[in-house]
Amino acid sequence: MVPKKARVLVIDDDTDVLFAMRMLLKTEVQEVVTEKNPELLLSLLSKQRFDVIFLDMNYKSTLGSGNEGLYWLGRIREKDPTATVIMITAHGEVSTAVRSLKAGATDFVVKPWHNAQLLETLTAALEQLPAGGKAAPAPRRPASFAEFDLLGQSEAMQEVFHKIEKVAPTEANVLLLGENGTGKELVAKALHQRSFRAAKPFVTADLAAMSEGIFESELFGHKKGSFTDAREDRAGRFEAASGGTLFLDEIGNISLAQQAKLLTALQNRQVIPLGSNQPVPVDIRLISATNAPLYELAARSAFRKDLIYRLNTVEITLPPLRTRADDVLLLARHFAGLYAARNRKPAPTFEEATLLKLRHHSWPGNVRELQHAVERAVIMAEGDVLRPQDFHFSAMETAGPEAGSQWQLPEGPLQLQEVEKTTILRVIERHNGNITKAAKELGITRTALYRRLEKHDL
Ligand SMILES: Nc1ncnc2c1ncn2[C@@H]1O[C@H](COP(=O)(O)OP(=O)(O)OP(=O)(O)O)[C@@H](O)[C@H]1O
Repeated sequence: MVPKKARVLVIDDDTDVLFAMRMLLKTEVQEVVTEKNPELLLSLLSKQRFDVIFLDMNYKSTLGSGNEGLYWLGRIREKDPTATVIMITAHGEVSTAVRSLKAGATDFVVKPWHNAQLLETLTAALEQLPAGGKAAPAPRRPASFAEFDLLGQSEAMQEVFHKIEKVAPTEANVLLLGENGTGKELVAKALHQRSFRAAKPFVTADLAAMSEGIFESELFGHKKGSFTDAREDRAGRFEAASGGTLFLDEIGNISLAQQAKLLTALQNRQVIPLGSNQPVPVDIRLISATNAPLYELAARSAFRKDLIYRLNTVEITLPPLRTRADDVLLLARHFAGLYAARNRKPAPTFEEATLLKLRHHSWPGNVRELQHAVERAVIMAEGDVLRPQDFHFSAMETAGPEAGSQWQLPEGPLQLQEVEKTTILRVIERHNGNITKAAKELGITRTALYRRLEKHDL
């Protein structure tokens, strides 16, 4: 549906917001109705059909919990499960807004909004409506982050992309969780590049690489002479990131003493360089990442809960690669093209058996491991077809965190034929191609194994 034909309802108890919305929308849509009192919402909906409802998250006059928007969203959806609702939310409420998406809201806009962005959100919501105007159950727009080299077609990654899209243009602190090599740094960069701070610096601090001795000077800066090697004044990463984004990587690795210092800086929004008593105000958007089980550490008092609350306004968990087999193939093809071009080779294709082998490897090093495995294979392969033997997984790589007892089923429908084929490949691989040993482990004769290899075209 096009905006010009749309009927829009705006519910907010702030009359300035209602006025601004009316001014903005009156030339863009067919009709704008504004209402200050959410109690009148349901009766309004009984009288008239709206294509889109903008619903404020907070109402001073009613429940006062900060979650009133969620309550009213629930009431709207009880009345009309297909209603298209866009939440209006303040900066500090982004995590509640994310919850509202799970509760059925189509989207949200953050106050104060950029007019162009609000209209974009409205148009996108209307595009999901059929021409007649009645909402279909909102299909989620597949997001593409190819511009940041961030690929993924699995549902889990689509969910991640959706969160990035929503959270990037806000000031919310974001905590990225996930195993090594799952793409946390790429996501941090995408969040920055899609934020209002994109023109300002993106500064990374790898906390795992900072010993107790240099932590403060690296993060908060130092004055000349404050320690033996301090030959001149130097700004720390916080100051360097001012106006932009600070990415604290491996946040789970720091000591309790370092956590306390970090918390103080975040709470006060200022840092005190070593050797100085002059606080320096800093304006940063914080993104942190860890592969450590932060909540377990907190339960054992090894990580401060109050620091977690500072970091995790929004949390994004990057799924391990072994749980998204479809992405393995997508990424493998992407990296194959990339490394072939880089090495001036023709783009290779993959044998079916190779794809199977890749699909069922446990990828303990996640995307980083896949990337290196494909690079190695592209360089070492004889022709331009990548065969199973072009991929060698060391015992360490094979014994990933989920290998063995916790081997996970691949995504998508499973066929017994495919499981058999994969098992055969894995066992042959385990025995370095020795058919006698493989047959013994599989509990069949050599001839029976050959027959099966033939059947599966291996
Ligand atoms: N979804 C993805 N699409 C394309 N490339 C990816 C994706 N995820 C990760 N990569 C690539 O994998 C490698 C590792 O990614 P990245 O450094 O972002 O992971 P990480 O989770 O931050 O790892 P670590 O915890 O070890 O620091 C990078 O080269 C990155 O480009």
